[in-house]
Amino acid sequence: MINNSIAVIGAGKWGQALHFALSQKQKVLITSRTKKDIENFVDLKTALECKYLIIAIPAQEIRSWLKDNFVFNGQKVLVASKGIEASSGEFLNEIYSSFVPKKNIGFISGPSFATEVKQGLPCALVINSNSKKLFKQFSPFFPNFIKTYYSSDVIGAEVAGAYKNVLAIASGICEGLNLGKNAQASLIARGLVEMERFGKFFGSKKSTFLGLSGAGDLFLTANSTMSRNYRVGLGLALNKNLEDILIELGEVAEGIKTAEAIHNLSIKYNIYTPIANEVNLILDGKSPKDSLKDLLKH
Ligand SMILES: NC(=O)C1=CN([C@@H]2O[C@H](COP(=O)(O)OP(=O)(O)OC[C@H]3O[C@@H](n4cnc5c(N)ncnc54)[C@H](O)[C@@H]3O)[C@@H](O)[C@H]2O)C=CC1
Ligand SMILES: O=C(CO)COP(=O)(O)O
Repeated sequence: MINNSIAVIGAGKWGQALHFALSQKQKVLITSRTKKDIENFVDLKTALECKYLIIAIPAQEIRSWLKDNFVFNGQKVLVASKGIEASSGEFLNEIYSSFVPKKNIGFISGPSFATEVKQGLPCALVINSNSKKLFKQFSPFFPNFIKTYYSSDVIGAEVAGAYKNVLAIASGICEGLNLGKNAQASLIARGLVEMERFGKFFGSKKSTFLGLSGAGDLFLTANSTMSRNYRVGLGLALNKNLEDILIELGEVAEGIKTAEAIHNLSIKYNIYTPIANEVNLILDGKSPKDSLKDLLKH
Protein backbone atom coordinates (compact mmCIF):
# COMPACT_ATOMS: atom_id res chain seq x y z
CA MET A 1 0.00 0.00 0.00
CA ILE A 2 1.61 3.29 -0.97
CA ASN A 3 1.18 6.43 1.07
CA ASN A 4 1.63 10.04 0.03
CA SER A 5 5.15 10.60 1.31
CA ILE A 6 8.60 10.99 -0.29
CA ALA A 7 11.68 8.83 0.09
CA VAL A 8 15.25 9.04 -1.15
CA ILE A 9 16.84 5.68 -1.94
CA GLY A 10 20.64 5.69 -1.66
CA ALA A 11 22.34 7.66 1.08
CA GLY A 12 25.58 8.48 -0.69
CA LYS A 13 26.68 12.05 -1.30
CA TRP A 14 23.96 12.96 -3.77
CA GLY A 15 21.18 11.07 -2.00
CA GLN A 16 21.99 12.83 1.27
CA ALA A 17 22.17 16.24 -0.41
CA LEU A 18 18.79 15.74 -2.09
CA HIS A 19 17.36 14.52 1.20
CA PHE A 20 18.63 17.68 2.90
CA ALA A 21 17.25 19.91 0.12
CA LEU A 22 13.80 18.35 -0.07
CA SER A 23 13.50 18.16 3.72
CA GLN A 24 13.41 21.99 3.80
CA LYS A 25 9.75 21.90 2.79
CA GLN A 26 8.37 18.54 3.98
CA LYS A 27 9.28 15.36 5.76
CA VAL A 28 11.40 13.15 3.52
CA LEU A 29 12.45 9.57 4.34
CA ILE A 30 15.82 8.15 3.34
CA THR A 31 17.16 4.61 3.08
CA SER A 32 20.35 2.87 2.08
CA ARG A 33 22.01 -0.57 2.03
CA THR A 34 23.73 0.09 5.33
CA LYS A 35 22.01 1.85 8.18
CA LYS A 36 23.07 5.46 8.58
CA ASP A 37 22.57 7.98 11.35
CA ILE A 38 20.40 10.40 9.35
CA GLU A 39 17.10 11.93 10.43
CA ASN A 40 14.08 10.00 9.05
CA PHE A 41 16.22 7.03 8.04
CA VAL A 42 13.97 4.04 7.35
CA ASP A 43 14.27 0.50 6.02
CA LEU A 44 13.88 -0.16 2.31
CA LYS A 45 10.41 -1.69 2.68
CA THR A 46 9.08 1.49 4.30
CA ALA A 47 10.74 3.67 1.65
CA LEU A 48 9.21 1.65 -1.19
CA GLU A 49 5.74 2.27 0.27
CA CYS A 50 6.09 6.00 -0.49
CA LYS A 51 4.37 7.45 -3.52
CA TYR A 52 7.37 9.62 -4.52
CA LEU A 53 10.82 8.05 -4.80
CA ILE A 54 14.16 9.64 -5.62
CA ILE A 55 16.71 7.00 -6.52
CA ALA A 56 20.37 7.96 -6.14
CA ILE A 57 22.43 4.81 -6.59
CA PRO A 58 25.30 4.42 -9.09
CA ALA A 59 24.30 3.74 -12.71
CA GLN A 60 26.09 0.39 -12.96
CA GLU A 61 24.16 -0.94 -9.94
CA ILE A 62 20.67 0.08 -11.00
CA ARG A 63 19.61 -2.96 -13.02
CA SER A 64 20.50 -5.47 -10.31
CA TRP A 65 19.08 -3.23 -7.61
CA LEU A 66 15.76 -2.97 -9.45
CA LYS A 67 15.64 -6.73 -10.09
CA ASP A 68 16.39 -7.60 -6.48
CA ASN A 69 14.41 -4.92 -4.68
CA PHE A 70 11.87 -2.99 -6.66
CA VAL A 71 8.17 -3.72 -6.97
CA PHE A 72 6.15 -1.20 -8.95
CA ASN A 73 3.14 -0.15 -6.99
CA GLY A 74 2.17 3.10 -8.71
CA GLN A 75 5.14 5.11 -7.39
CA LYS A 76 6.44 8.24 -9.13
CA VAL A 77 10.19 8.01 -9.56
CA LEU A 78 12.94 10.60 -10.01
CA VAL A 79 16.28 9.15 -11.09
CA ALA A 80 19.27 11.10 -9.76
CA SER A 81 22.06 8.97 -11.27
CA LYS A 82 24.23 9.95 -14.25
CA GLY A 83 25.76 7.19 -16.34
CA ILE A 84 25.38 4.58 -19.07
CA GLU A 85 25.44 0.86 -18.21
CA ALA A 86 28.74 -0.50 -19.52
CA SER A 87 27.76 -4.17 -19.72
CA SER A 88 24.81 -3.52 -22.07
CA GLY A 89 25.33 0.02 -23.41
CA GLU A 90 21.79 0.79 -22.25
CA PHE A 91 20.70 4.19 -21.01
CA LEU A 92 19.10 4.36 -17.59
CA ASN A 93 15.69 5.20 -19.04
CA GLU A 94 15.85 1.94 -21.02
CA ILE A 95 16.75 -0.06 -17.91
CA TYR A 96 14.02 1.56 -15.82
CA SER A 97 11.42 1.06 -18.57
CA SER A 98 11.11 -2.63 -17.63
CA PHE A 99 10.18 -1.64 -14.09
CA VAL A 100 8.42 1.76 -14.17
CA PRO A 101 5.98 3.12 -16.81
CA LYS A 102 7.35 6.12 -18.72
CA LYS A 103 4.67 8.48 -17.39
CA ASN A 104 5.78 7.68 -13.84
CA ILE A 105 9.47 8.47 -14.22
CA GLY A 106 11.72 11.53 -14.51
CA PHE A 107 15.47 12.15 -14.57
CA ILE A 108 17.27 14.99 -12.75
CA SER A 109 20.05 16.80 -14.60
CA GLY A 110 22.04 20.01 -14.40
CA PRO A 111 25.03 21.42 -12.51
CA SER A 112 24.78 20.26 -8.92
CA PHE A 113 27.70 19.36 -6.73
CA ALA A 114 26.20 17.61 -3.71
CA THR A 115 28.49 19.52 -1.34
CA GLU A 116 27.05 22.87 -2.43
CA VAL A 117 23.44 21.65 -2.42
CA LYS A 118 23.99 20.43 1.14
CA GLN A 119 25.05 23.95 2.10
CA GLY A 120 21.83 25.37 0.68
CA LEU A 121 23.66 27.25 -2.09
CA PRO A 122 21.51 28.17 -5.11
CA CYS A 123 21.38 26.18 -8.33
CA ALA A 124 19.07 25.33 -11.20
CA LEU A 125 18.13 21.78 -12.16
CA VAL A 126 16.09 20.12 -14.87
CA ILE A 127 13.47 17.44 -14.36
CA ASN A 128 13.32 15.49 -17.60
CA SER A 129 10.26 13.38 -18.21
CA ASN A 130 7.72 12.37 -20.84
CA SER A 131 5.14 13.58 -18.36
CA LYS A 132 4.86 17.28 -17.53
CA LYS A 133 2.41 16.23 -14.82
CA LEU A 134 5.22 14.36 -13.10
CA PHE A 135 7.38 17.50 -13.21
CA LYS A 136 4.54 19.49 -11.67
CA GLN A 137 4.22 16.91 -8.90
CA PHE A 138 7.93 16.84 -8.00
CA SER A 139 8.82 20.48 -8.58
CA PRO A 140 7.05 21.91 -5.48
CA PHE A 141 9.06 19.55 -3.27
CA PHE A 142 12.27 21.43 -4.11
CA PRO A 143 13.42 24.20 -1.76
CA ASN A 144 13.58 27.90 -2.66
CA PHE A 145 17.31 27.72 -3.34
CA ILE A 146 16.79 25.26 -6.22
CA LYS A 147 15.05 26.44 -9.36
CA THR A 148 13.55 23.60 -11.38
CA TYR A 149 12.97 23.52 -15.13
CA TYR A 150 11.04 21.02 -17.20
CA SER A 151 12.26 19.22 -20.31
CA SER A 152 10.82 16.28 -22.24
CA ASP A 153 14.25 15.46 -23.73
CA VAL A 154 14.99 12.51 -21.46
CA ILE A 155 17.62 10.96 -23.72
CA GLY A 156 19.38 14.32 -24.23
CA ALA A 157 19.62 14.91 -20.48
CA GLU A 158 20.84 11.39 -19.92
CA VAL A 159 23.54 11.57 -22.58
CA ALA A 160 24.68 14.99 -21.35
CA GLY A 161 24.79 13.96 -17.66
CA ALA A 162 26.70 10.77 -18.44
CA TYR A 163 29.05 12.16 -21.09
CA LYS A 164 30.19 15.17 -19.09
CA ASN A 165 31.64 12.79 -16.49
CA VAL A 166 33.94 11.32 -19.15
CA LEU A 167 34.91 14.81 -20.32
CA ALA A 168 35.60 15.81 -16.70
CA ILE A 169 38.13 12.97 -16.53
CA ALA A 170 39.71 14.31 -19.74
CA SER A 171 39.78 17.82 -18.32
CA GLY A 172 41.40 16.61 -15.09
CA ILE A 173 44.07 14.89 -17.19
CA CYS A 174 44.60 18.18 -19.03
CA GLU A 175 45.23 20.00 -15.76
CA GLY A 176 47.38 17.18 -14.40
CA LEU A 177 49.60 17.42 -17.47
CA ASN A 178 49.82 21.22 -17.08
CA LEU A 179 48.63 21.79 -20.65
CA GLY A 180 47.27 25.23 -19.85
CA LYS A 181 43.88 26.96 -19.93
CA ASN A 182 43.79 27.24 -23.74
CA ALA A 183 44.05 23.49 -24.05
CA GLN A 184 41.43 22.94 -21.36
CA ALA A 185 38.94 25.33 -22.98
CA SER A 186 39.55 23.70 -26.38
CA LEU A 187 38.96 20.28 -24.87
CA ILE A 188 35.74 21.31 -23.13
CA ALA A 189 34.38 23.05 -26.23
CA ARG A 190 35.18 20.10 -28.50
CA GLY A 191 33.79 17.82 -25.82
CA LEU A 192 30.50 19.67 -25.94
CA VAL A 193 30.39 19.24 -29.72
CA GLU A 194 31.23 15.55 -29.29
CA MET A 195 28.55 14.83 -26.76
CA GLU A 196 25.94 16.68 -28.79
CA ARG A 197 26.88 14.58 -31.85
CA PHE A 198 26.62 11.39 -29.79
CA GLY A 199 23.28 12.49 -28.32
CA LYS A 200 21.88 13.44 -31.73
CA PHE A 201 22.40 9.88 -32.92
CA PHE A 202 20.08 8.69 -30.15
CA GLY A 203 17.47 11.39 -30.80
CA SER A 204 18.51 14.15 -28.36
CA LYS A 205 17.73 17.81 -28.95
CA LYS A 206 20.61 20.24 -29.56
CA SER A 207 19.09 22.77 -27.13
CA THR A 208 19.58 20.32 -24.25
CA PHE A 209 23.34 20.47 -24.79
CA LEU A 210 23.36 24.27 -24.77
CA GLY A 211 21.49 24.48 -21.46
CA LEU A 212 21.83 23.37 -17.84
CA SER A 213 22.04 19.63 -18.55
CA GLY A 214 24.76 19.98 -21.19
CA ALA A 215 26.99 23.05 -21.09
CA GLY A 216 25.93 23.85 -17.51
CA ASP A 217 26.95 20.53 -16.00
CA LEU A 218 29.96 20.14 -18.30
CA PHE A 219 31.44 23.54 -17.41
CA LEU A 220 30.93 22.80 -13.72
CA THR A 221 32.37 19.33 -13.63
CA ALA A 222 35.20 19.82 -16.12
CA ASN A 223 36.52 22.87 -14.24
CA SER A 224 36.67 21.84 -10.63
CA THR A 225 38.51 19.54 -8.28
CA MET A 226 35.16 19.22 -6.47
CA SER A 227 34.30 16.74 -9.24
CA ARG A 228 35.24 13.14 -8.49
CA ASN A 229 35.64 12.46 -12.21
CA TYR A 230 37.97 15.43 -12.60
CA ARG A 231 40.06 14.12 -9.69
CA VAL A 232 40.29 10.73 -11.40
CA GLY A 233 41.73 12.54 -14.43
CA LEU A 234 44.24 14.40 -12.28
CA GLY A 235 45.39 11.11 -10.78
CA LEU A 236 45.74 9.45 -14.18
CA ALA A 237 47.86 12.33 -15.47
CA LEU A 238 50.16 11.82 -12.50
CA ASN A 239 50.51 8.15 -13.54
CA LYS A 240 48.69 6.93 -10.46
CA ASN A 241 47.17 3.48 -10.65
CA LEU A 242 43.36 3.52 -11.16
CA GLU A 243 42.76 1.23 -8.19
CA ASP A 244 44.69 3.58 -5.90
CA ILE A 245 42.85 6.59 -7.30
CA LEU A 246 39.51 4.94 -6.52
CA ILE A 247 40.54 3.95 -3.01
CA GLU A 248 41.60 7.54 -2.35
CA LEU A 249 38.33 8.82 -3.86
CA GLY A 250 36.09 6.53 -1.77
CA GLU A 251 33.06 7.50 -3.86
CA VAL A 252 31.71 6.68 -7.29
CA ALA A 253 33.22 8.21 -10.47
CA GLU A 254 30.65 7.33 -13.12
CA GLY A 255 32.83 8.52 -16.01
CA ILE A 256 35.03 5.41 -15.80
CA LYS A 257 32.37 2.87 -16.80
CA THR A 258 30.57 5.41 -18.97
CA ALA A 259 33.74 5.88 -21.06
CA GLU A 260 33.67 2.15 -21.77
CA ALA A 261 29.95 2.30 -22.64
CA ILE A 262 30.45 5.25 -25.03
CA HIS A 263 33.44 3.58 -26.64
CA ASN A 264 31.41 0.40 -27.31
CA LEU A 265 28.38 2.33 -28.58
CA SER A 266 30.56 4.48 -30.82
CA ILE A 267 31.98 1.36 -32.48
CA LYS A 268 28.57 -0.32 -32.75
CA TYR A 269 26.93 2.70 -34.38
CA ASN A 270 29.98 4.30 -36.01
CA ILE A 271 29.76 7.59 -34.08
CA TYR A 272 32.85 9.83 -33.96
CA THR A 273 33.77 10.20 -30.26
CA PRO A 274 37.54 10.89 -30.16
CA ILE A 275 37.83 12.34 -26.65
CA ALA A 276 35.71 9.67 -24.95
CA ASN A 277 37.65 6.99 -26.81
CA GLU A 278 41.01 8.39 -25.64
CA VAL A 279 39.72 8.56 -22.05
CA ASN A 280 38.68 4.92 -22.34
CA LEU A 281 42.14 3.97 -23.68
CA ILE A 282 43.88 5.91 -20.87
CA LEU A 283 41.73 4.07 -18.34
CA ASP A 284 42.97 0.87 -20.00
CA GLY A 285 46.59 1.92 -19.59
CA LYS A 286 47.47 4.17 -22.56
CA SER A 287 49.81 7.01 -21.67
CA PRO A 288 47.93 10.36 -21.38
CA LYS A 289 50.76 12.03 -23.32
CA ASP A 290 50.30 9.62 -26.25
CA SER A 291 46.56 10.32 -26.15
CA LEU A 292 47.25 14.04 -26.35
CA LYS A 293 49.46 13.51 -29.42
CA ASP A 294 46.71 11.47 -31.07
CA LEU A 295 44.04 14.07 -30.29
CA LEU A 296 46.19 16.85 -31.75
CA LYS A 297 46.79 15.03 -35.08
CA HIS A 298 45.33 16.78 -38.09
N1 LIG B 1 27.67 13.73 -5.80
C1 LIG B 1 27.18 14.61 -6.68
O1 LIG B 1 27.52 15.81 -6.63
C2 LIG B 1 26.21 14.17 -7.72
C3 LIG B 1 26.04 12.82 -8.05
N2 LIG B 1 25.18 12.46 -9.04
C4 LIG B 1 25.01 11.06 -9.39
O2 LIG B 1 24.33 10.37 -8.34
C5 LIG B 1 24.72 9.00 -8.33
C6 LIG B 1 25.17 8.62 -6.94
O3 LIG B 1 26.31 9.42 -6.63
P1 LIG B 1 26.77 9.75 -5.16
O4 LIG B 1 25.66 9.65 -4.20
O5 LIG B 1 27.50 11.03 -5.21
O6 LIG B 1 27.81 8.54 -4.94
P2 LIG B 1 28.38 7.96 -3.58
O7 LIG B 1 29.54 7.11 -3.96
O8 LIG B 1 28.58 9.03 -2.58
O9 LIG B 1 27.19 7.04 -3.04
C7 LIG B 1 26.62 5.98 -3.75
C8 LIG B 1 25.55 5.34 -2.89
O10 LIG B 1 24.97 4.24 -3.60
C9 LIG B 1 24.90 3.11 -2.74
N3 LIG B 1 25.01 1.90 -3.54
C10 LIG B 1 26.06 1.50 -4.27
N4 LIG B 1 25.78 0.32 -4.84
C11 LIG B 1 24.54 -0.03 -4.45
C12 LIG B 1 23.71 -1.15 -4.68
N5 LIG B 1 24.11 -2.17 -5.44
N6 LIG B 1 22.49 -1.17 -4.10
C13 LIG B 1 22.08 -0.16 -3.32
N7 LIG B 1 22.83 0.94 -3.05
C14 LIG B 1 24.04 0.99 -3.62
C15 LIG B 1 26.11 3.27 -1.81
O11 LIG B 1 25.90 2.55 -0.62
C16 LIG B 1 26.11 4.77 -1.58
O12 LIG B 1 25.23 5.09 -0.53
C17 LIG B 1 25.82 8.86 -9.40
O13 LIG B 1 25.24 8.37 -10.58
C18 LIG B 1 26.31 10.29 -9.60
O14 LIG B 1 26.84 10.50 -10.89
C19 LIG B 1 24.44 13.38 -9.71
C20 LIG B 1 24.54 14.72 -9.41
C21 LIG B 1 25.44 15.21 -8.41
O1 LIG C 1 27.33 15.41 -11.47
C1 LIG C 1 27.93 16.12 -10.70
C2 LIG C 1 27.65 17.57 -10.60
O2 LIG C 1 26.58 17.96 -11.39
C3 LIG C 1 28.98 15.55 -9.83
O3 LIG C 1 30.12 15.25 -10.56
P1 LIG C 1 31.20 14.21 -10.01
O4 LIG C 1 30.51 12.87 -9.92
O5 LIG C 1 32.31 14.22 -11.00
O6 LIG C 1 31.64 14.69 -8.65
